[in-house]
Amino acid sequence: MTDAILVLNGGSSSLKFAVFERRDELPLLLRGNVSSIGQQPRLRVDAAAGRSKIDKSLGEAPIDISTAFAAVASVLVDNDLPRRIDRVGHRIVHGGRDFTEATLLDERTIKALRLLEPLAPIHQRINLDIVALAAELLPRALQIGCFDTAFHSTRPELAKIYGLPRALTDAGIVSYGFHGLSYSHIAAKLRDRYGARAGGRAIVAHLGSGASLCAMDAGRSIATTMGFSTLDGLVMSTRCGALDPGVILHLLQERRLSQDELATLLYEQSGLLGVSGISGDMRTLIDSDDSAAAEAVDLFLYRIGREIGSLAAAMGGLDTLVLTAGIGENAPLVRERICLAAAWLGVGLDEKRNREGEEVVSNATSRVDVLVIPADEESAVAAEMLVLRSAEPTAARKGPRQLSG
Ligand SMILES: Nc1ncnc2c1ncn2[C@@H]1O[C@H](COP(=O)(O)OP(=O)(O)O)[C@@H](O)[C@H]1O
Ligand SMILES: CC(=O)OP(=O)(O)O
Ligand SMILES: [Mg+2]
Repeated sequence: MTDAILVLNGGSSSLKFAVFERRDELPLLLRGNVSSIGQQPRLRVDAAAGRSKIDKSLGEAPIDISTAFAAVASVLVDNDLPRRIDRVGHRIVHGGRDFTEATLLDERTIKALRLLEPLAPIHQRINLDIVALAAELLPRALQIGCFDTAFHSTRPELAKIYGLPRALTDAGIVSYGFHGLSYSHIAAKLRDRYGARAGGRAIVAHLGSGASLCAMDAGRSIATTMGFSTLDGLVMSTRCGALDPGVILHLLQERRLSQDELATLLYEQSGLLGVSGISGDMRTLIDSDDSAAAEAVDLFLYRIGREIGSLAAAMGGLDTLVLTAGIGENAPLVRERICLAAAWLGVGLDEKRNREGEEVVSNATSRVDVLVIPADEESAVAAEMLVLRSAEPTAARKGPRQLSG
C-alpha cells in the first residue's frame, strides 16, 4: 500500500525529514534530521509510535549531502517506509519568478531551477542533488518541489523592486524573499490561534543558520529582510547580510577578488563566523568568553532590532512577534535581548515563561503577543502537496522564464 509522503528539507546546516500519512490530517509517521552537517554531524530521529528515539554522532568531520541522505535513507528502510512512500516533497529554496506553487520536478523543471543556483549557492544545488538522491531511492515516487520564495509573491510591488533601472527589474532582478515555507507554517499556526486575522500585524523572526524576518499582515507577507539572494538582510551563521553594494565594488576593483572568492567570502566566511573568527554556531558563541564572540552575537541582535523597527514601520505597528527556528526556539537569551530591543513597540517579556520555554512569552502588560513556535517547513511542504490538484504543474506548462539581462 502506498499512502505516505516523505518530505526532505535541505538547509544550510542540516537535512531535515518527515514522513506523513497522505490524509487530510497529515498524521506524522516519523521525523528527524541530520544537523551540523559542516561541523560535527548528528542524526536525530524523534520517537514515533512504537519506535525508539535516535540521537547519535555521525563522526567528527563534516559530511557531504549524499552521506547525510544515506543516514536518512537507512532510517526509512529500518522503519519499512520506502514501500509506502509514493510522493516526495522537497523544500526548494529558490523558485525565481515562475515557481510559486507546488510543482512536479521533471527534467525540464529541474533544468530551470538549476539556473537559479547562483542566487542561493549554499542551498539550491544541494536541494536539487537531494531530488536526484531521493529519485534513486524511490524511483516510483513523484518528486514535487515546494518553494521558499512562493509565500512572498503576495508582497506589494514596492516591497519587491530595487532602485535599479526598469530593464533590470523586468529581467527579474527583484527581491524574492526566503524561508517562505517556515512563514507559511507560522501563518497557519497564527490562524489556528487567532482566526482569520492571524495575529494582525505580525513580525516573524526565523533565526536558524540562515535568518530572516517577515512582516505579515493577517498571515500574508508584506515585507521580508531577504531579497534577490539568500545573502540579504540579517547577519547569519556564515552569510554577511545586508551590505553596502559599494563594498562589493571595492572588493572587485581594489582587492581584485575573483567571482568565486567573492561568493565564498560572502556566503561562507562572513556573518557570525567571520565577525567572531570562532564559529558560525550560535550555541558555541553564547558559551564562549571571547570578546569577538560577544561582538558577533551583539551585531546579530543589533541588526534584528533595527529590522524589527523597519518592518513595524512597513505595517504601521505591531501586534504579534513570533520567534522560530534553531536559535529562536532554543536560545532564551536571544529572545530576551530581542524583546528588550523591541520594548519601544510595546513588547514586554515574561522572563520566567521565556526561560521555561513556554509558547507565550510576553507578560500581562505587553501590548504585543510574543510567541515561540517551532519551525516546521516539513508540514508546510506536506500541506502544499495535499492540495496539489494535478501532477502537471502550471509553471512548467507555461515554460519557465530565465533571469536574463
Ligand atoms: N540551544 C541553542 N542555543 C543557541 N543556539 C542554538 C541552540 N540550538 C540550536 N541553535 C542554533 O540554531 C542554528 C541552526 O538552526 P536551524 O534552524 O536548524 O538551521 P538550518 O535549518 O538553517 O540548517 C545554529 O546556529 C545553532 O547553533
Ligand atoms: C534560505 C535559508 O537561508 O535557509 P536556511 O536557513 O535553512 O539555511
Ligand atoms: Mg532552516
